[in-house]
Order: sequence, then C-alpha cells, then structure tokens
Amino acid sequence: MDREANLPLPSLRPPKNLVFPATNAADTTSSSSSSSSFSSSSSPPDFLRQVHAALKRHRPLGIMQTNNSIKPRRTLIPQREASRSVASNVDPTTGTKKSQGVVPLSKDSIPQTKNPVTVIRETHEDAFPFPGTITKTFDESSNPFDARREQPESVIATKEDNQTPRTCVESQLVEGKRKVQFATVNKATSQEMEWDVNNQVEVSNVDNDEMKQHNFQNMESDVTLRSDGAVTSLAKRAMVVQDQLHQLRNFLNQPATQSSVAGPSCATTTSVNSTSAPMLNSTTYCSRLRTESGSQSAVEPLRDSNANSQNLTPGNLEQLSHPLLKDTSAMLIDPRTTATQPSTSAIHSQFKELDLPKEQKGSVPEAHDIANNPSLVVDKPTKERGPADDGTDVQPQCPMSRNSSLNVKLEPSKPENKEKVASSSKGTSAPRKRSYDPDLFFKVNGKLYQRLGKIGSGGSSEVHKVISSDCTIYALKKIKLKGRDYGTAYGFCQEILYLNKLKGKNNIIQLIDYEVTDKALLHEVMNSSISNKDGRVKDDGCIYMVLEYGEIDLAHMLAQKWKEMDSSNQTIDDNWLRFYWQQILQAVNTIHEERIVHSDLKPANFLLVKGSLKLIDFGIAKAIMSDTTNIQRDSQVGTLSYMSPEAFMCNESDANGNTIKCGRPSDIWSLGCILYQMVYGRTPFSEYKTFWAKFKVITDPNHEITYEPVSNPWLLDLMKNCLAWDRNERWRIPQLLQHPFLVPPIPAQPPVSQQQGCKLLQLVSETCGGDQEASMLCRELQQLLNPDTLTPESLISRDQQCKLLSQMSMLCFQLRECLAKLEGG
Ligand SMILES: Nc1ncnc2c1ncn2[C@@H]1O[C@H](COP(=O)(O)OP(=O)(O)OP(=O)(O)O)[C@@H](O)[C@H]1O
Repeated sequence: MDREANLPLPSLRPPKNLVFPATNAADTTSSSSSSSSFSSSSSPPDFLRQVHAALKRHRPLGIMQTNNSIKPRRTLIPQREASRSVASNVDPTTGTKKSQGVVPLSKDSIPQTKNPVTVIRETHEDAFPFPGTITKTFDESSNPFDARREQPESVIATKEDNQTPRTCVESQLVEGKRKVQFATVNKATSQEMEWDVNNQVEVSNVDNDEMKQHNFQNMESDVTLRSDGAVTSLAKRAMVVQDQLHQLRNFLNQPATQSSVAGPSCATTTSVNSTSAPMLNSTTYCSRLRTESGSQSAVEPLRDSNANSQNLTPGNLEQLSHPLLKDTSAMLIDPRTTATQPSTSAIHSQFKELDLPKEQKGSVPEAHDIANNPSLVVDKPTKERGPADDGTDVQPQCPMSRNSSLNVKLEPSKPENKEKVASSSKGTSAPRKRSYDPDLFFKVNGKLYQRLGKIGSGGSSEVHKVISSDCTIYALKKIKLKGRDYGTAYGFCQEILYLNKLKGKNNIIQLIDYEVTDKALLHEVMNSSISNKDGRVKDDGCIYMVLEYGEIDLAHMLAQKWKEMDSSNQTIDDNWLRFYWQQILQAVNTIHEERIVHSDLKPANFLLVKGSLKLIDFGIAKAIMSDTTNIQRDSQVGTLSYMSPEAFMCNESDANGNTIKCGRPSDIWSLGCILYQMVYGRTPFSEYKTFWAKFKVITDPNHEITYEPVSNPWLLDLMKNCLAWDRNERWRIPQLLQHPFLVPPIPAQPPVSQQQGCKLLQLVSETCGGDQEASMLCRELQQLLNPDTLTPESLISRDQQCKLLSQMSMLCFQLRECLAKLEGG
C-alpha cells in the first residue's frame, strides 16, 4: 500500500465521453461476501480515494442499475511457479490469494450493471473446461441466422499458460456473474488486476447500443485493484503497462473500417498480435441487419461496428491507462518482452492489410497449407498466437448472439510458437508468417473472405457464407480432395470449368474466384487431359470456389409455399408456377445450349439471387460430346427422387443392345419431377421409400405415374411431356418454353362484322340506363350472334337460318320498342 501511495498521483480526469451508470445504493448490499471483502480491506490511499471520488462524480443517472456489490476476485493462473513473488500471497491450502495487498475500491464508487449483453468476454462455467481457458459462448437461441443455415462457429480463446507474459482484459460470465479482469501474468511474477462485476444477468429494456456504450464504461468503473506481490519496481512496470495501454488506445482509435465486418447479428473481433507486443483482441457486437444479405447487409454491420468501436475510445480507455491502475496492478512485464515491443500504431489491423497478395506479405501460408498442416495454425483464438514479430491479425468473428459483447484482450505472444511456425515452414529458412486465422477466414488467391457461417454441406462439399474485404457477401464452396481418387477430384474440378464457361449467363450462379491447391490437377482439367486417371490425390488439397450468394433455394421456397397453402386451403397459383417454371427452363436451356448436362437437377440446386432463380452445383455435370446428343457418364450419381430411368441404367445395354446414355432428356425428366413437386408438393415416386423400390418402379416402362386432377389441363399435359418414360418422347426445352401452359393459345378473333354487331349491342346495353328489359334483350341478341353458338351445323338448313333470323328480328324489334319507350319516358 505504501508503495502505491508513493506512486505519482494519477490524473483523475475521466475521459470526456465516459459515463457511468448510476449505482442503486439500496442494491449494493446484496453481496455479503463482497461487502466483507471490502470492509476487510484497509483504507485506500489518497489517490484511490480521489479515483473513487472521480468515479462518483462522473456517474450519471444511467438506465442500467445494479443490485450487486463488487467483490475482489482473483483468477488463478494455472501452474504458477512457486518461486514467484506472489507466492507468499497465495494460500497454499486453498490456492486462493490472501486479501492483503488488495486495494478495493469502495463499494459506492463502483457502479454496477444489469446489462448482460455487453460483456468483454463471456463464458459460462460449463463452457470453461479447464483453468486458464476462456471459452466464448453465445446464446444460440438468439442467433438470428437463417433457419436453414448452420450456426456460425463460436470463437474460442485460450489463455496461454503461465510461461508467457501476458496482459489481458477480459470478462467472463460465471454463474451469472460477470467478471471483467485485467490480468498480467509473468513467468517470474504473477500480478493481477481485476474487475469483478457481480452481475445479476437481467435483460433490461435498454437499447442495445446504449448497453454497448455502457459496457466498457462499467468495466472501467467497476474496478477492484489489487497488488499481490512484492513488487520492486512498480513505477517502471507502470510505464510498461502505460505503454501497452497506450497501444491499446491507439488500436482502438483506429477507424472502424479497420475492423472486419460480419453479417447479420454479427460480432466483430479485432485482434492484433505481435511477438513481444501485447496481443490485443477487441470484439464488438453488431446488431442484426435490416436486410438479410447482399452488399447492403454487409454495410450495415460496418456501421454498427463503427459505433461499437467508438465505445472503445482512448477516452474510454483512459481508466485503463490510469497510473493508479498501472501502479496497483503492478503488472510485471518481462523487460525482454517490452524491449522489443513494436509500436502498436504500426499494427493496423485492417482487413485490407490482411488481404495483401502473398508476395507482398512474405511467406504466408495459404488456407490449405494450414488445413493440411495444423502446426501452421498459430493464430487460432484457442491457441497462442503466432510469430508475432510484426504480424498483425484482424479477427472479425461470426455472428454470435444478439448480446453485445466487447472483448479486449491484451497479451503478448509466445516465442514457442514462433519456433513452431518456423519448423513447420516446410524447409524455408525464414519463419512463415500467417496473418489470418483459418477459423475465421478463407483465403482464395490471396484474398481473404471472412466466414459468416456454414450455409450447408453437400455430398462432397461444404458451403460457407462469407464476406469479402469490400463488404460483399459470397458463398464459398470448399471441396476437400483428400483421399479421393483422381477421377473424382478431376470431376469436381470440372465444375470450375463449366462455371467459367457459363460466366456472364445471368441464370447460372456466377463464379467469382477459385483456387485449386493441386495445381497439376487444375492444369489437367483446364486442358481437358487426364494423365493419372486411376491414381489418387496425393495431397489433401482442396478446391475453393467463391460464388455469388443465393438467399434461398427452391426447395425451401416450395416448402414455405406449401406450408402457407396448407394453412389457407388454397391450391397452387398458376401464375406462381409459370413464373418460376419459366426461369427453371431458361436456366437449364442455357446450359443445354452450352452442351452441358447438369445431371443433378433438383429444387435445392436452384437458388434465388436478387429475385431470380439461378442454377448451381455442376459437380456432376458433363459436357456433351461434339457429335452426339447423349453423353456417356463414368459414374452414376444424382439424387434418387429426380433421377431418370436411363440414369439408373446408365452405361447398361438396352433391349436392342445399345448402350444406355444420359443426355439432355435425362435433365428433362428431372425437370418433370421438379414440376410435379411444385404442383403436388411431392415427387412422383415419393411413396417408394427405398432405393430398390424406386429403382424398380422408375426403370419399369409400364409403370404409370399418377396425376391428381388439376384445374389447368395444360399443366397435366406439361408434366406428362417431361415425364415420358421413353427419353425420345420427352419434349426439349425450346418446346417446353412454348408449351400452352406457359404460352396459352390466344382465342381466335371474331370477324369484324360480328365484332361491330356485338359492339352495337354493347353500346345499347350501356346507354339504356340499366333498364332491365333492354339489357336482357341485348344479352339475348348477343348470344344469338355468338360465334361459338353459330356453328355450321346449327346453320346448315335454310329453315334453321330463317328461324334464327326471325328470332333476331323479333328481338331487335322488341329492343327498338324498349328504347323508344325509354326515350319517351
Ligand atoms: N452460391 C450459393 N449461395 C448460397 N448457398 C449455396 C450456394 N451454393 C451452394 N449453396 C448451398 O450449399 C448447399 C450445397 O451446395 P452444392 O449443392 O453446390 O454442394 P454439393 O456438394 O454439390 O451438394 P449435393 O451433394 O447436394 O449436390 C446447397 O444446397 C445450397 O443450399
């Protein structure tokens, strides 16, 4: 305490924008333990009192109140060395630190918060599997991600072991308490400075942003300061800490654009890593976007991110750099570490910086390098950061929860990792530096794409929603080639070929960029050569495809449509059917014109992109050979419910001894199944559940597909034309596009004389002022003149003609009389 008292009096001026939530004095009695802890403390030194006074002075009547008191907490860093100076302060039996030397702020001076969402780093105890690990957990129920999408990965951060000097600011949610701690651990010493907020998690109606604003302020104000060890050169260390905090301020003062941005309900984490400099990791939560996807959505979180970042202004952080904290925390920073600290102002954690081409960044391992060689993964939040001599790392995180979270972590990195990376750099003398976290980013051709969550996974791939540095949302398809035979890998690679061929076609999903880690394989695919057909892919390489992002697929649209119809007892709307059926046909027509057979047409492979359906997944597509309309497929794949009879029997011989081939008609059959599903809500063979049952019935030429009656007879005709068992009888797309369902026949125009006759009667009817008799006579006359009733048969005899004429003249006479009466009246 004396030491602390001898330290220079801190500047107590709080930052301008620092506001503290009001403390509810009545509530502060709730925690007896903390109360006792406070009362047992010796009275704070003068400067602490002044700090308290300053904090009180700047405590406005905030919305967030607290009903808890603050108690000093100590986080034990595992495997601390007994020789440390703090050892004397640790109770050997309980492992807890003694309270001596703890300098708590007075209860009154510590505002509390009910805000559960603006924690720096949250963790529940059960998600905190071992000491020294900080696990970030998120409220999944509040994750606003699209229901069809898989939840984004949460980010796990692990404290490094006690061997590493570190400084961190973090908060944990433990048993409903929120703890914000600022800890510095050193091999030689262990000194901790903690904020312990006994936070009753209670969701208030406070606006999220407001919560966010209060968050860091609460953290700053809810401070318990402790000095646990015999610290000899506090002032020196204080300077070191001040330096670190200065860096933290610098970092946080960066423009918001330096933080990467996540999509809906996203959190943004920014971390800066350097070898000897503290690692700084800031996570800010971005509120849910107003739009689901697209570039707009990409911009929204940026704004939020910006706003959040602004909470972490140097002003807000003034408290962190406060000499009081520096002194009392007595953070011992290894002089070797501090000596080599680079200026944090140089650590500009920008997405763009990470996006530099490989050449500019030195030997940066690719995503696939890291995938292949886990030892290269030095930048995982769960692990110690990598070779941080001058490395920077921005870690925008996936959407996590609606809860605002703010994570500031200041820690130096481990020299061991540097060695690890160096040794894993595949023989290169210089240590390989990786400036991005493969858990958070994909790198395709040197460009980084931040993961926003897994969209789905197909039979061979996984597809992720990603955002690029220019804030555009894409889908990133990753196909792992490990263990695949060369032919299959070659086939997967061909998807790139087809997508390249279909570039600029607006009803085909657009390939933005791609990378195949096995360059030889790609080269062969591009040159349509295959040298190693029977071999296997040697390296566990990957194919990365950056694609236009689709909001929803037709399968989900249909499910939604049928759900709506079930509740309203409606039948499917012909216009809705026409609208999408036409787009489906046009998309398939596009590939057929390019001599490509898709082979796996199904509703899930039509994506809605900005209101239009686009075709995806050319994984098993085949090019049609030059002089034939059919193709020979090497392997039989597809989706059973949509597979044509010939697809089941592909490469076999038919009754005439000809090899059965799959070509465009096979796609037409699949289209017929899709249309059937659009009309009836199920596929034509859905009642046959097993593969063999399906196989048997689909390959049986005598099997009759059942068609329930529909209001539009053209629809039945259309389905039948697609689902003809004999592939030669199936209509082609140009015909289908002209089918009467899409292009209804225009009724024949009546002769001009009849039109005029009708027009006269129409006029008379309109001008007779609603007279019932006149209207009726007009109607009867019109019926007599109706071309449908005036068939040649009805007028064949002179008698019939005379009868009709006298009928007409009688009606005309009556009508004239009627009009005269109306005129006279
Ligand atoms: N560009 C995209 N935008 C949005 N989602 C996509 C995109 N591409 C694919 N997906 C989603 O990922 C899923 C799997 O993608 P895709 O069909 O291309 O992979 P696959 O491995 O070939 O799948 P399958 O085995 O079903 O054929 C799709 O059903 C779709 O929901």
